[in-house]
Amino acid sequence: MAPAPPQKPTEPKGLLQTHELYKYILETNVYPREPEPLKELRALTASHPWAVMSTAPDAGQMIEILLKLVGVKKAIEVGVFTGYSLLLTALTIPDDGKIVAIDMDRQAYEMGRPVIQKAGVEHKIEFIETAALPALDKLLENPDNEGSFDFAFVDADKVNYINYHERMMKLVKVNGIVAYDNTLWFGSVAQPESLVLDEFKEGRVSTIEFNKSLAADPRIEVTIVPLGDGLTICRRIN
Ligand SMILES: C[S@@+](CC[C@H](N)C(=O)[O-])C[C@H]1O[C@@H](n2cnc3c(N)ncnc32)[C@H](O)[C@@H]1O
Ligand SMILES: O=c1cc(-c2ccc(O)cc2)oc2c(O)c(O)ccc12
Repeated sequence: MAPAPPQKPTEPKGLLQTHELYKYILETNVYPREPEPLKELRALTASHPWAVMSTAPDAGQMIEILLKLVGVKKAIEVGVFTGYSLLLTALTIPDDGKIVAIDMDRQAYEMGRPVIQKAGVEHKIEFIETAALPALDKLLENPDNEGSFDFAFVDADKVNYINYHERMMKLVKVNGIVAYDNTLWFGSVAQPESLVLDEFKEGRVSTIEFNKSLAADPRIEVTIVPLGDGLTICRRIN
């Protein structure tokens, strides 16, 4: 049986000290600049019981800047849900750009798909409905895919981030970017285990291990940006 959806906070504040500060950022900077299709998708997703999983729009802004700085044409995403980060990527990359988007939950993707279609960017997307690890391994069977992606965004099961990272180090080109969401896992990575709610315990352990392994990884430059629930940005350097 699927676990119960997390309680959706009435006013999420991520890692910031107050709800008011988060509201300030959203209202002064994020919402006024958010493209209309993303607003529409966010509104539609609000009725989903797992709406809290959607990429935060302030983290989305950071991803948009990265995509533009790198000049991304070919991207890969693991963890699509209803498609907020996917649509953001599709709206940002050029018209002949491509995104491979992997998620085992087609139903959630289908919920957001009409908004993606209406925005006129569906032709850039190849949605693969399957578990991510075998899908990444299958991509790697084709040597043409090695080092071919400019950008990867990983926002799926936290216990597999270490495994996704190994695949991304082969799929993303040198100087390419891999971004991982939720790398502070609701702040639990810095809390003693005894204070952590049961539903966050497994993710906490995996995330601590993941953060440690990235810090020691000579193949990348890496920063943890305390945005949303923690966004780790890696640049592949060799
Ligand atoms: C946090 S949500 C993704 C949110 C998305 N980036 C957005 O902006 O809305 C996580 C997604 O990962 C998917 N997922 C979890 N484990 C997976 C796995 N092993 N393989 C493929 N998809 C997985 C879930 O089905 C879910 O849709
Ligand atoms: O509350 C969540 C839960 C997840 C999650 C849990 C288990 C999986 O296999 C995948 C995802 O992801 C979240 C997330 O990415 C987020 O930004 C907020 C909350 C959650």
